[in-house]
Amino acid sequence: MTTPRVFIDGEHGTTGLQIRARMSQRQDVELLSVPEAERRNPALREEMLRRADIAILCLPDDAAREAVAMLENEPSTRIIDTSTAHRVDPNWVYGFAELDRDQAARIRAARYVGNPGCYPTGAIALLRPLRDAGLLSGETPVTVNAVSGYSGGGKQLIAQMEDATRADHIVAPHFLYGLDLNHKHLPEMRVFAKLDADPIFAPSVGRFAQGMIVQVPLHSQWLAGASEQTVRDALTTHYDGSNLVEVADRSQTAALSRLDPTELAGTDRMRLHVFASKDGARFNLVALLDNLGKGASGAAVQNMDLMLAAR
Ligand SMILES: NC(=O)C1=CN([C@@H]2O[C@H](COP(=O)(O)OP(=O)(O)OC[C@H]3O[C@@H](n4cnc5c(N)ncnc54)[C@H](OP(=O)(O)O)[C@@H]3O)[C@@H](O)[C@H]2O)C=CC1
Ligand SMILES: CC(=O)N[C@@H](CCC(=O)OP(=O)(O)O)C(=O)O
Repeated sequence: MTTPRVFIDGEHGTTGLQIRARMSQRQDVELLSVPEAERRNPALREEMLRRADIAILCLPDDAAREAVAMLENEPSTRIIDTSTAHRVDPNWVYGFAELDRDQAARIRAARYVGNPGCYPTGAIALLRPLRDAGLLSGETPVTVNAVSGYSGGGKQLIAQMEDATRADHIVAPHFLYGLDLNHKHLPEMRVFAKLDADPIFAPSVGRFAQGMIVQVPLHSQWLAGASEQTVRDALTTHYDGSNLVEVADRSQTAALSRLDPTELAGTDRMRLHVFASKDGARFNLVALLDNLGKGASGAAVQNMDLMLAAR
């Protein structure tokens, strides 16, 4: 069996560089590459895309669609797209391996895998198990609140947050955005958390490079009066056996008076907490992850490894 060839299209960008860093010591794959100065050269990109066994697209949506079109008649190249372009496309498999018991097998067998967005990774991780356990109706009016490290906005936002000489420099320590409540992550949150309607989603950015907290507040009356432990048990059962997604136990969660969004920065893990009011009437479900780890590059490498295992 020849050594599989992998090409990261967009390798010099934020997500691409993190994927390259995770793969730099790998001997089991051959990483194809184009010089940074040639990163937009379509002929060179197409040549690499065609030579690759797996192409990982780390591009804006339109460029990702262009790359997929280049491979229309090249069935030998399988694709992981980290953009939003194909995430709810029925011909693509959603790259959240922990979605349900069968998703990892679907990814392993897939030609096309849509890598999840960072915020949806947290939101779906919290909601899908409650839907599958029959604790939460799809009709529930769900809200998702989040804070992301500024690397979530890629090179552009990194420059705006870090370079004080720029005319568009951002000085805020924290800011809300997506104020029109129409963020591009709504479709995948609705589809893969199996909700009837888009959640109300309030994203924000903090003055830290990497890290993320995603919160889903729920009233117990929306959970058929389920207790805090019943909710936590539904999550624990869903992620049983996962080495990347962990559910904090009651004592770990109860011991917290603050939660730092950078706690898992630099890792590919995700930790879930169930916070509850004393009377058990209100819950705040919280996912802690790195927007570039399990929220992007780490997930892309996890999906690549699943797809390579199928060879
Ligand atoms: N940042 C994050 O936390 C996450 C990002 N994503 C998604 O990953 C993708 C990449 O994002 P990110 O790495 O942050 O973005 P960056 O802007 O940091 O990197 C994008 C890279 O793609 C290159 N590029 C842009 N347009 C083209 C084109 N037409 N042809 C070839 N190369 C092109 C850019 O080159 P140039 O420098 O010339 O612009 C850059 O090197 C996006 O779809 C994003 O939405 C997904 C999850 C999390
Ligand atoms: C802080 C910030 O700007 N975050 C990005 C999401 C990053 C991400 O998940 O990328 P996808 O676009 O591939 O989903 C945003 O809100 O658009």
